Amino acid sequence: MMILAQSSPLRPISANGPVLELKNLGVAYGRGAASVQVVHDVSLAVERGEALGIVGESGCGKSQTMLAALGLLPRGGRITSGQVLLEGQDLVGRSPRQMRPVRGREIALISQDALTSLNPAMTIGKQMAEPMIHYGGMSRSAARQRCTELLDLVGIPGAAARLASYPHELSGGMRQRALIAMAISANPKVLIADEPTTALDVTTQSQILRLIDSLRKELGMALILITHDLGVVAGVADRVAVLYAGRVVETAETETLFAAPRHPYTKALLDSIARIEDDVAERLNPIPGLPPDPRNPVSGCAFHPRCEYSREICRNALPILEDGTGAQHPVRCHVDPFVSSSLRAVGGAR
Ligand SMILES: Nc1ncnc2c1ncn2[C@@H]1O[C@H](COP(=O)(O)OP(=O)(O)OP(=O)(O)O)[C@@H](O)[C@H]1O
Repeated sequence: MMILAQSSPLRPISANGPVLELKNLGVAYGRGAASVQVVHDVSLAVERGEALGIVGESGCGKSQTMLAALGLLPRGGRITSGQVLLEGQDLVGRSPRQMRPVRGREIALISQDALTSLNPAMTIGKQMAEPMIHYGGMSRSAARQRCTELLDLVGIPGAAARLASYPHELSGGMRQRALIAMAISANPKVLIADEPTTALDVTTQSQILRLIDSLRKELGMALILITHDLGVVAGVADRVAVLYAGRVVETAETETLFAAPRHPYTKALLDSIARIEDDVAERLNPIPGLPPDPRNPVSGCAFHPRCEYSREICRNALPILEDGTGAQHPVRCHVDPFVSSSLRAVGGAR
């Protein structure tokens, strides 16, 4: 597992190279004076078979980053900088027609709400089989067989009979399993799961996470798991990138991030992890305040208004993402004891 910290010279060189790599990606809405930057200079990468967690509160830019990578930004949104490299090939600038074969077949997306992702007027079997028949050149009966195998693989009981069900006839957990079956049907290289369990009860959440994790290992896909809850990535991700106000503020191996978080925002997120009691998640110590609205960007470090360690420099200068430890654990924070170059850059003292 590897995440690139900007263009850090410390990044590990992999023999295979990342399957998907974002390099200095920027996303904005609007033009000219009305332009609002929602993602700034985001760099990260994931290798085949590995799992990367992208974590941050609502509005921190997780979804915009991934929609940009998939060429799915809504109207008004545009990539302002950077590259999206799929096995080294840049996807930025490709037309919708050129992106169509990439989505689904190379990079598949599972969203949080299976009900809106599935066609309510079509049986599960029909919507699963259509792409196999139209794009995969399969016969109707071969596609039916494959759909049954896939529903079986994702743990839907009575898979063959379920092909005739409409989405509303399945429970939330079963719908999410069907969506996962569709996502993996083309054997994608990268699976992006955007809050895949948010709409589900706690028990079903952990079952779905375990399913995604086991499929990732079995099929050798790279997994990008997007969530606002660090608790969700704990058992799944090899490495985590924490996003705040559209910027990566810390990345580390998951174990390291939990044992020794460096950014005050990461620490606050860890303090706010939900405790589960009687199947109900109770959020402990929510972080006071809200992330900034990108239409009114905050000066210096975007987290400073909510940060208990904030100093003058934090209000004035944007910290850079750097790895003062040499342990592949970069952080964007002026008050981190290992990070000093940003302080030196502005000549300030702590
Ligand atoms: N169509 C849009 N036009 C303008 N700004 C947008 C648009 N969509 C999203 N944004 C802004 O982009 C920022 C990042 O949003 P994004 O959806 O990526 O956050 P997120 O971290 O994925 O949050 P969530 O978990 O709620 O999806 C937010 O401030 C949001 O208001």
